[in-house]
Amino acid sequence: MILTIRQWCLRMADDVRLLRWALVIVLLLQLLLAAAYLAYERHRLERFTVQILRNTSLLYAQMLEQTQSLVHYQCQILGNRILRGEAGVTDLQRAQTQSPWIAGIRVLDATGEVVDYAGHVPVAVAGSHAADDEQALKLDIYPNLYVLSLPGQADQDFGGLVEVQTLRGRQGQLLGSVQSFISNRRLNEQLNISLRRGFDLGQSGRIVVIDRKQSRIAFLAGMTSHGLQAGQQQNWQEPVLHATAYGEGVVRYHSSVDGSERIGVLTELESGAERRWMQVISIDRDEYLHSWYSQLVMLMLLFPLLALLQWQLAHVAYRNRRQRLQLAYDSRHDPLTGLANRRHFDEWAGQACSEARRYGQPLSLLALDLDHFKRINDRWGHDVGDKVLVATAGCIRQALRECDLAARFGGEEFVVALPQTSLAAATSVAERIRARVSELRVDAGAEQISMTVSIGITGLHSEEASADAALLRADEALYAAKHGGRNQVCVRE
Ligand SMILES: Nc1nc2c(ncn2[C@@H]2O[C@H](COP(=O)(O)OP(=O)(O)OP(=O)(O)O)[C@@H](O)[C@H]2O)c(=O)[nH]1
Repeated sequence: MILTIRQWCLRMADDVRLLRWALVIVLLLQLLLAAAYLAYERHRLERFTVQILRNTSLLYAQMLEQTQSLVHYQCQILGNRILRGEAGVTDLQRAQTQSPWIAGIRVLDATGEVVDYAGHVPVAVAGSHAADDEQALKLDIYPNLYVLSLPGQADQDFGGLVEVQTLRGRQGQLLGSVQSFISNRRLNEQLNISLRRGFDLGQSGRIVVIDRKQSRIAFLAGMTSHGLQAGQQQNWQEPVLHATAYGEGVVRYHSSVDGSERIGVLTELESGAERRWMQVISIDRDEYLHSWYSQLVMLMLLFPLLALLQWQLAHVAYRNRRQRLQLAYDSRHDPLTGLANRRHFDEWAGQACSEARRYGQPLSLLALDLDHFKRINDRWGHDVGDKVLVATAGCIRQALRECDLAARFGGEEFVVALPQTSLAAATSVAERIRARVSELRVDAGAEQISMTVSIGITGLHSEEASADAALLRADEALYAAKHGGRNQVCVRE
């Protein structure tokens, strides 16, 4: 596996098109990873927000319920005492000023006349004589809890929870009633205090209590948006609809008040037998996704930069590797013919000789020299001489196997090493080269010139550890070929 990856890397390092494709794939993968991270982060933030909304909702529901039952019992006791003549208006006033909730208390006798009052109770209830339960219901007074909302009223003191309790004597006779008023302003203040202690919903957090029975908003509080009033239910159709249609859960909706996308948690309030009240705590999507949007923008800005950087780095690395390879190649090859140079031949031959010795295999060496090359140079110039050298190198290369090595030692002198080749086989290779070179024709202006080559052959002796002595013998054989009349092959055992 690691080998395959390594091979792929090497292939990519040699082929720029492959490298680019690989880079494109890597960048696409990175983009996919970034998208997956953003999706996960968004989901995580949403879950976290829902948790906060749920906790806030529970906190507030608890506060509302406790407040209501506290006020309920406080007013019941006080109302009874006043109707029995055991307490007076000063007790009412004390209770009203001491309680952070009660904005007003009013005690009515059995005939519906106001006996005592303290603070402010909205006018709308003032005339309503809740002398008994039946009448209270007729006046749309829900037992224990009646949320008053006055459309168009800017003052929050005009909206809130009005509790109407019927007071009866020991024998069940009607004594009168007590009305207590918890204003929206007080509720909002207390709510903000508890929220500051608990969970911060930010600028866009809103709490709405919905009367499911009448499909209208009973109470509305924004964490900071004091301009929003209960009674503006025509703008709040969506949460009202959600709250009336579904039970507890999470809702996502589009607010028609400010056009924001909101996420909210619905909680049923325990007050009343009918579970009539539904609380919706919501927050603007842009607010809870604020940090997510920052990450999105950061990634959108950073990704192209990082992609460009990676692209450039990969290309620089590719160019460096190509240069290194080219330098390594140049240091081991003859620039004119592309054959191995002396240094490469010496390294290679050293290895080949020790292998031949170890395995007792023959190794033959050929020394080749073009005949009268100086004349070609002198007559046709160096450029034509170079062409002749290149053409001769091509001939030599064609005659060899992959395991053989041909080198140019300088000038018009070439050397060939033939591993696992006997002298007889080497002689036939040399003859083949000689014949091909003599058939070569190289263009020199309007003319075509021909050339011949002399070749000396020898084999590596079993006691020889390097190719030096064999190279000398091959040179001697070449010398003999030159003296023998050139264009011939001479063998020296
Ligand atoms: N064109 C060209 N000529 C070269 C190069 N290297 C060496 N020579 C020339 O090769 C010639 C070698 O000549 P000699 O060594 O006298 O040998 P020759 O003329 O081939 O004679 P014999 O070897 O005796 O047949 C010289 O003229 C060198 O200048 C080269 O890279 N290109």
